Amino acid sequence: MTDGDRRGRIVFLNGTSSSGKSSIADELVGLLDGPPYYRMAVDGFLRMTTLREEHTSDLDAVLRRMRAGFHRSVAAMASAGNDVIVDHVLSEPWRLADCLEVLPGADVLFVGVHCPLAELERREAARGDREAGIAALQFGRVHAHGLYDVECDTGTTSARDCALLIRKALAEPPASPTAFERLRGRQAGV
Ligand SMILES: Nc1ncnc2c1ncn2[C@@H]1O[C@H](COP(=O)(O)OP(=O)(O)OP(=O)(O)O)[C@@H](O)[C@H]1O
Repeated sequence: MTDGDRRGRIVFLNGTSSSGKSSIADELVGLLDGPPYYRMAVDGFLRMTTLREEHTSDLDAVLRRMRAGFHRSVAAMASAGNDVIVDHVLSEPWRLADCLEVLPGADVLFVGVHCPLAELERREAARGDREAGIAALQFGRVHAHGLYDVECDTGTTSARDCALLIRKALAEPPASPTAFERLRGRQAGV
């Protein structure tokens, strides 16, 4: 049974590894009032699985199915009236295309989490738990679609100030059309 009238809001954070998505989500948890938000990240799905790389002959297909399932899980939570904070890396065109297909575009606040490459590489090395070069590989890809409702640069802005920008945008009526709706229209050629 769902609360049929309530549509969940989706704050969709997109950026490379080490760009600061989780840090912004941490800040949002302390800043957002009202109904609860649920944090959903692909990393969380990787922690749920029995997947072992050495046991999988077609890792790409397995990960693609997992990500497609992640997108649909976000859609399911929102369709039941839950607010969601999504942490994702749209480094392949199909990931965005799939999100545009399954998520309710009018309810998505699409947030571009930017950071200069040199700073990403510095963070990556300092973290020690991220493979060197991942951020550089993703850098030219994740923002290739070039359209957001909110954008922040974590190279110059603290995670808290980025979260405050997002809270301000959530307090205003959603843009019409939203970035997701415009991107979906672009994809459909309208
Ligand atoms: N606005 C910021 N200013 C300075 N440092 C930051 C900022 N945001 C995050 N960092 C630092 O960058 C590193 C990566 O941050 P975070 O885990 O939030 O990134 P992420 O995008 O979620 O990464 P991943 O996708 O790899 O999990 C952390 O060491 C964090 O302290």
